[in-house]
Amino acid sequence: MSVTNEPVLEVRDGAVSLGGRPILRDVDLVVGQGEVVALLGANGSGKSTLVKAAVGLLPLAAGSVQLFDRPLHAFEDWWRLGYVPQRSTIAQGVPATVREVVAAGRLARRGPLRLPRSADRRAVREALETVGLADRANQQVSTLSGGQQQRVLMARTLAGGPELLVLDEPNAGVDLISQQAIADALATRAAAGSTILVVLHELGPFEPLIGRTVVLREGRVAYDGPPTHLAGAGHLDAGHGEHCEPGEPIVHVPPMSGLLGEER
Ligand SMILES: Nc1ncnc2c1ncn2[C@@H]1O[C@H](COP(=O)(O)OP(=O)(O)OP(=O)(O)O)[C@@H](O)[C@H]1O
Repeated sequence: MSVTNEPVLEVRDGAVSLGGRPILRDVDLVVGQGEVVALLGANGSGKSTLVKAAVGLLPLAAGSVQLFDRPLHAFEDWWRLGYVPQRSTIAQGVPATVREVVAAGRLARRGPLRLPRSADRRAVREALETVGLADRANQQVSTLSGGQQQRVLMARTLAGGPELLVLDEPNAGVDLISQQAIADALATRAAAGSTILVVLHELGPFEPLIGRTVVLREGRVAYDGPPTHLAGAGHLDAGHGEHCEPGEPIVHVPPMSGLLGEER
């Protein structure tokens, strides 16, 4: 995995309000090419809000977002970005096989009016292999477990070959086998040079991949640095919602439990 300083995703002084309430304030988050960053924080700290704002699904009240060095409003290469939202069921929609759902991930690449080519079919097959569901390709998604459906959503995103992957709690409510499969799939993408921003409640099977952790607390960045600093930070105190520079670890951080809240 090669990490460069080339920013792929940049949120600067980001603020988001929802329902008239400030949710994020003064958030700086810069993710460099090839980095694997975990976004952590207690329930309601603003993790989902931040990743949605970062991929253009929520407007900023202040600040700016850049994707691949382009301001969000001028960004057009959406195939370079893969976003997997927080767990959603795919089974409640129209009947579809696993392969059909994953093939939808190629649309941004090939355009909806062109028939799939061999490269599209290969990308779908490889994505299914990466998440360990190649043998389920012809199965209706509605017959899969929740964890397997999450892997299908992941494969759909991988099939598009994005350079930047943004995942919102891919392991929430997912069985351990699927969690490991998702972590392995991300490891494969990371080894191939993809940049990854993943919202997590705990590192779990993702731990070996994570090069940097950013912790949100009440809508602000409370910690930005190596995961190792977090692990031993039980006695330290960062103050309430203290701000820090992207990539720079705060030496004094609050107890792990205080930062991350109750485990689910
Ligand atoms: N559409 C909305 N309107 C008003 N408030 C909202 C809306 N969506 C989220 N919020 C609030 O914004 C805050 C941050 O929510 P968000 O989902 O970003 O947190 P989170 O850190 O991802 O939480 P979790 O770990 O539980 O998913 C919460 O207090 C939530 O209630």
